[in-house]
Amino acid sequence: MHECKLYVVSGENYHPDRGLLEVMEAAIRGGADIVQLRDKASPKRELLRKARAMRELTRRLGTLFIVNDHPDIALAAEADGVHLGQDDLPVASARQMLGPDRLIGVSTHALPQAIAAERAGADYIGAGPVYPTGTKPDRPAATLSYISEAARAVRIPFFAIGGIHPGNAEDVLAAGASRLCAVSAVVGSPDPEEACRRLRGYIDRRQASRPPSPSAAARARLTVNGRAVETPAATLLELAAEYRLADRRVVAERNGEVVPRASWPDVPVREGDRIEFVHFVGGG
Ligand SMILES: Cc1ncc(COP(=O)(O)OP(=O)(O)O)c(N)n1
Ligand SMILES: Cc1ncsc1CCOP(=O)(O)O
Ligand SMILES: [Mg+2]
Repeated sequence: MHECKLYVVSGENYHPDRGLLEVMEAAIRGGADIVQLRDKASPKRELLRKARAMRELTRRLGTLFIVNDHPDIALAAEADGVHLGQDDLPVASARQMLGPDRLIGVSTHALPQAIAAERAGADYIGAGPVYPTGTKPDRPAATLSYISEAARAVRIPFFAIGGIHPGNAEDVLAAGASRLCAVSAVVGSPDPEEACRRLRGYIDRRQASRPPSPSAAARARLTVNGRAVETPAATLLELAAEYRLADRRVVAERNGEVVPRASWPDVPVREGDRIEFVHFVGGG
């Protein structure tokens, strides 16, 4: 997930003369590394048929595949995950259905929603709409200032979405996004592969020109309470602070060993560590 940079969401009304799979395959060949089936019109059985076809395509091409709105379809089609909006199922319910390994993405329109999604255990968020868009005409633009806020405050991957096309992608990246998501600019393009290649080019050039931040360079990949995460934290205390647990009544285990709280500042967290924070339940 962390490697994914260009997310393309389907929208068959944008290409009435071409098939879903043809267009999504072109997008993937152009550089989309995560794709979503978003279809508000089909009955569920038809949706499942499309989801299974997209699963087959994405398996063949090695791309992540997400189903919009429906955890049951995501499960039945063996998708990599589901995308949920603010009015869709909450993350906890979807997590119960999908288990710990499938991805859950959440739409967010402002920073408090992003922080709530992160705390609820989302794997990534969509941030937007950055610009007004005909794909979601009733949703006001969150603007580039939300992208800058998210870049400063959100730790899980976020995809800027909404009205993004090759002509404004550099502005969105300059505001702090490192991942982009598009519907109409790709699937409504006469050449979806080329549209993706252009978006991907901006993302990759921007990434190459950003000096690696010391914290990014030092990020360790850990498992925290069963979930794979990346963190700049160097010690158990810093990790607890990142999860806002430093002042809470929790017990910490590192690789199966309980670590006394007094040692948290001195215990390093390293690549591959398994950390458990266990909450006390009840009063006292
Ligand atoms: C990656 C991504 N981000 C946002 C959305 C929008 O989801 P939602 O707000 O639930 O709206 P609908 O797409 O369901 O109309 C998305 N689908 N994907
Ligand atoms: C589904 C969704 N959620 C927020 S904006 C949006 C639509 C993005 O579509 P487009 O890339 O065509 O503006
Ligand atoms: Mg939705």
